[in-house]
Amino acid sequence: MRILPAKEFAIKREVEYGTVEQNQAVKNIIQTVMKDKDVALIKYTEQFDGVRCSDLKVTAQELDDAHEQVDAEFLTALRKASYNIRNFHEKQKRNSWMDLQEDGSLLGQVVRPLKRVGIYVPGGTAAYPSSVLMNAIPAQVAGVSEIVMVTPPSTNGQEGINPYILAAAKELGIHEVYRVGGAQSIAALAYGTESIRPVDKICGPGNIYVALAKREVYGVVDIDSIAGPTDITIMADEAADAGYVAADLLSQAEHDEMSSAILVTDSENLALQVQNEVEKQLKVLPRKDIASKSISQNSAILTVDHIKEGIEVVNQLAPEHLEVMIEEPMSILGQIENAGAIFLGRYSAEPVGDYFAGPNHILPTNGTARFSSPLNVDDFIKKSSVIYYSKDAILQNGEYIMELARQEGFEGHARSIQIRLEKEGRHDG
Ligand SMILES: NC(=O)c1ccc[n+]([C@@H]2O[C@H](COP(=O)([O-])OP(=O)(O)OC[C@H]3O[C@@H](n4cnc5c(N)ncnc54)[C@H](O)[C@@H]3O)[C@@H](O)[C@H]2O)c1
Ligand SMILES: N[C@H](CO)Cc1c[nH]c[nH+]1
Ligand SMILES: [Zn+2]
Repeated sequence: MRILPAKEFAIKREVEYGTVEQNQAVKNIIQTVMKDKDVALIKYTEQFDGVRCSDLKVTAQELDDAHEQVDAEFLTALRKASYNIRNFHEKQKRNSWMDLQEDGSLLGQVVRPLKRVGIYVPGGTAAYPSSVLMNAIPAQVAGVSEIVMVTPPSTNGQEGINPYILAAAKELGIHEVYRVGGAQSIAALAYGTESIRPVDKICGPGNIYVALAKREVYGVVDIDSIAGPTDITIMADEAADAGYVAADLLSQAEHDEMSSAILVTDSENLALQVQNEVEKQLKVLPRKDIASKSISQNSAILTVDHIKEGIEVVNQLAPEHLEVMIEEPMSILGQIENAGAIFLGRYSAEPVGDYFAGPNHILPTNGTARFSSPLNVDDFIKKSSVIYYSKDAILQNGEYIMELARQEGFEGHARSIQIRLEKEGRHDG
């Protein structure tokens, strides 16, 4: 893992996300799904996942069988995690509201859940039952009535689907599940096919093809954020434990070759120790091929003169995950402007958030934490404004409205007010 001064590290802020080839591939897949529908889904699933599906929809029996098949320890852990995630997201709920004005008018906002939402659960190089929880629980808390799950079939499950993903779906009462992933599944959710009815919004994380496809269909449906290949930044000082820092960097590097893991430190000594530790710990990881590509291609140890400079670097990086391992981690919380999730102190290892604590692990990547938030209950609601104007209110304010309308050249707007003023004003005498 290279060490270099932060000043020499060019922070990538690519306008074009993904390579030209990846973007083109995703566009082609979407076009083909729009044209050939289920036939295209079956073709791409065979091509990318090596599974020939006769039926895209997972049956109730398959969900039951998977739930029976998984071990009790997994279900216990899943239930504890679900409890924490639900508790956390319950706090994000919003209520409708109405304000009674002095003139008798009512102004307010009605909050309603989205009706039909598609959730993507990654299942390419690894299966993510935890992403079933992180996607579905906020949707359930919001009150979404139709949650449709898509996930690519993988090799080690029954009928090609990972049983732990299906068991998690069954636990949460999700019964509309399709064995299809990648850009083709996003196209299906957006445009519909013979098997899959279109949804109103697509949420969830995935690799670059999934992230690009979501961006591509935005506008036909809503999307949550660009939750693509994961990244982590750790800010640490001399007092940090190099072994912990290296382990946490590798915990995210192992997700994807495109993942990135960055250490920002004011300590040359820690930089060298972490460099050694990363080499040492990498060797024991089963996914070392993926992790070592991510470490050598997209990762770095950045040295800064002092922590204040480190904070500036972090805010420019806008990481998906930020770990703060400095002596007084709370002291800088207010200065962190851009980060998807902030982990404070030596015990708040990133996987605590990935699986268990309660906050969502579906987070904005690639610097999009500058303007995006973690997946949350607001992603699954929409709001309608409510306006009830009283007679007093229209009589008192009508002139102002007409003034503004006429200034814009909209006489029709002005007259819709004027007709009321003339009639209602006259009645009042
Ligand atoms: N940001 C977040 O919140 C978050 C959370 C969890 C996971 N993730 C990310 O999810 C991703 C999971 O990736 P994954 O690959 O294991 O699973 P995935 O389900 O995201 O992607 C697998 C699919 O990618 C498609 N694909 C693969 N190679 C392709 C190619 N050459 N051309 C077109 N399509 C192709 C296939 O359809 C395949 O089914 C990782 O990048 C991980 O970092 C992000
Ligand atoms: N770190 C990923 C993005 O936040 C989430 C995850 C799921 N499983 C393991 N990790
Ligand atoms: Zn992770």
